[in-house]
This record gives sequence, C-alpha cells and structure tokens, in this order.
Amino acid sequence: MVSEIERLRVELGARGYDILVGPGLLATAGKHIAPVLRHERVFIITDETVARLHLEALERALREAGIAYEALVLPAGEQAKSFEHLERLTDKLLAFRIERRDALIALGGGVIGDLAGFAAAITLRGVDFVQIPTTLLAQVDSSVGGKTGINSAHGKNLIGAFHQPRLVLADTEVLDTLPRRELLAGYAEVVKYGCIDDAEFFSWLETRGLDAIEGDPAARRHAIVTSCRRKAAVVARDETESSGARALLNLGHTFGHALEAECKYGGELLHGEAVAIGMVMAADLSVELGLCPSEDAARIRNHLAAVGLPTGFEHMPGRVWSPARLLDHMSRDKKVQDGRVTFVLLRGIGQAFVSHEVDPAAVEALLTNAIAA
Ligand SMILES: NC(=O)c1ccc[n+]([C@@H]2O[C@H](COP(=O)([O-])OP(=O)(O)OC[C@H]3O[C@@H](n4cnc5c(N)ncnc54)[C@H](O)[C@@H]3O)[C@@H](O)[C@H]2O)c1
Ligand SMILES: O=C(O)C(=O)C[C@@H](O)[C@H](O)[C@H](O)COP(=O)(O)O
Ligand SMILES: [Zn+2]
Repeated sequence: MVSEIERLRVELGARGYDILVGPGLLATAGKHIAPVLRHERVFIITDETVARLHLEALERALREAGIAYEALVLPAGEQAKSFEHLERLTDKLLAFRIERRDALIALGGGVIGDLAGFAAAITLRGVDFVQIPTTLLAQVDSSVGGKTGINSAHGKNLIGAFHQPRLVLADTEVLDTLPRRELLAGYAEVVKYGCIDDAEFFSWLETRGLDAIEGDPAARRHAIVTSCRRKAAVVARDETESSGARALLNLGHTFGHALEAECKYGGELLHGEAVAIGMVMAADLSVELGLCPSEDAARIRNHLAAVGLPTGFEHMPGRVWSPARLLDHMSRDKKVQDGRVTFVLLRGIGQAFVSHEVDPAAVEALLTNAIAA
C-alpha cells in the first residue's frame, strides 16, 4: 500500500530537515519528533483557539513517546506577533528554566510559527524548534524556510531572524476545523507558487483548486505537497534571501504588507487576503509596464475571485485609502535597495522576476486608479 504520508526534504546541509505531509500526524507526533530532539523536554507554543481544538492530541502523543512538555498559550491573531508577546513568551520560557538542549514546538498558524520560531532563535542564543502548522497558510508556506519574526510599529516582519526548524509535521486532518476564510487566505499563497514559476500548477489550480479548498483529500494533498516542494527548492537555493531567488516568494507582498500595515494587523484583512490583492496589483503593474500580457493578469484576478478571495480595494468599502500612505509603508519594506522599492513582477503566469527599476510614479498611478475603481 502507498503510504499516505509524503516526506519532502529541505536540503540545507547540516540545517536540512524533513517535511511530513498527510493525515494523522498530530496523533503520532511524538514518534516523529523524538529522533530530532537533543533532550526529552519540549515547550509547546500555541494560541487559544488551536489549544482548544488540538493541544490535547499533541500532549497525548508526546506522553506516549515519553517526552516531557509544558504548554504556553498565547492569544490568537496577528497582534501576537509583537514585542509585548515575544517578551512575555521568553519570560515564561526562562521562568521554566529552559535549557539549551530543550526544544520549542510551534503548534498553530503562521503567527505562532513566526513568533515561536523567533523565540527559539533568540532564547539562550538559540534552541531547536519543530513546526506543527495547523492552517493551510502555515502548511504551504510559513512553516518551511526558517523566516521567523514579529511586526514593528515601522512595518510587517521587520524584526526577526532566519532560524530553520528541525522538522515540519503538516497534518492535513487538522485543517478540517479551520474556518473557510482562513482556508482561502492560505490558498492565496498556493496560487502564488503557480504564478511565480509553475504555470502548469496554476492551470491545475484553475480546475482543481476549489476541490482542494473544499477538502477533497487528493486535491488538497497535491496542493500542499506541490507548494512545499516549490518552497523547499527556493529555500535550498537562497536560504537568507541574498541571491534574489527567495525574493520571488514575496510576489504580492510589497503591496500586501503595505495593506496589512495600513489596517494595523487587526483582522480586517488577513495576510493571505492582502497577498491576493497584492498579487493582482503586481500583475496589473506588470501589464501597465508593458511586461505581461493582460490575459495572464486577468486569469490571476479571475481565479482568485472565483474561489472567493478579494482582488481589490472594494473588499473593504468603509476604509479610506491613501496612495501616499501605502507608498510610505512600501518604502520600509525589507527589499528596499538604495532607497528604491523592489517589486516582484510577472512576464506572464509562471514567469516572476525581481525588479529594482520600477518608477514610483507608475505605482502611485496604479494605486490611485485601483482605489478609485
Ligand atoms: N515565515 C514565513 O515564511 C511566512 C510565510 C507566510 C506567512 N507568514 C506569516 O503568517 C501569518 C499568517 O498565518 P496564518 O494565516 O496561519 O494566521 P494565524 O496564525 O493567525 O491563524 C489564523 C487563525 O486560525 C486559527 N487556527 C489555526 N489553526 C486552526 C485550526 N486547525 N482550526 C481552527 N482554527 C485554527 C488561529 O487561532 C487564528 O485565529 C502572518 O503573520 C504572515 O506574515 C510567514
Ligand atoms: O518565505 C519567504 O521567503 C516568503 O517571502 C514567504 C512569504 O509568504 C511570507 O509572508 C514571508 O513572511 C514574507 O517575508 P518578508 O521577508 O517579506 O517579511
Ligand atoms: Zn506570505
């Protein structure tokens, strides 16, 4: 019988690790985690919602494997990615007298993964951590690649570190409890991989993406495994986003992060929703600059809209947007070089590239038109 568990590898030499994708991984987590531990004590970091739904299963699995644990529960939502919550978390770890051979387990979505991963990177100057992603977004994107961090008053993810996990366990069954809005937000990052360098995957999503969202096991698994494979390959080429290859994973994020910052990370706009709008903006900008066929931009917009994702500013009708304020947010992006905002643009679906040459006037005109539409 073919195993239901798919095993992928992030090839990073001594920092390399496995990604396991499939059903039932939470219930057997202890067995998978034990071999990567240096000491049989872990700290589970999770949020209130995930704790209510899935913590007990993980605790049982750890007990069965003889692994001692403490569970630390944070509030749910993007606002936990803050100095305040980081300080509270590291204080608790230190109060429990965490030791260097102990490990953290991030049980939750991208917020918990980013925060717990950053706490692991800096506590005692670095302890190991394991990712158990429980949202679609975290399974296809944030649990892989070692970008960890928090938001700052100056912008999204501006404080952080690269710190790779020792293992990623993506239990596809935990997605059964995820609200549809969150599933869709994660799906935006799935679409991103097709747009970047996999036109065939994008076409597959056009026909089977909705099945993956609805929970068809084969379609969902294909979407998650393909996404993880693509991300693992990029991370292996450019772990710390220094050669430019990894910056491609930021498609839609220059715009998206500016929208999130403007909404003050309050839940009005989820990260994946901001990325969906951001990808449409990046595609439209590419068309405006004469780089991308308008048919490809239309396919991206149409597919995102067809599954129920936002594609423009009309998604938040009550909010007043200012192009100047959005440009100001973008000017603080981590990809800025010599003061110039960097964009990931498209020559077509599956042909993303990084540009440092975009005229800010073109971006301002695009924003002004999109806000007015
Ligand atoms: N590090 C990276 O490479 C990377 C990549 C993409 C996104 N991110 C970051 O990830 C964050 C977004 O992550 P997210 O979309 O997972 O949001 P999230 O972590 O806030 O989770 C979304 C919501 O779903 C709830 N939830 C989680 N799992 C659940 C489950 N199985 N059932 C029911 N509810 C569940 C959570 O409590 C939360 O309320 C952003 O901060 C973004 O910047 C990081
Ligand atoms: O892993 C990456 O690299 C990404 O860019 C993935 C993004 O989806 C993710 O949102 C990431 O956190 C953005 O990174 P940032 O460096 O722009 O903060
Ligand atoms: Zn993202």
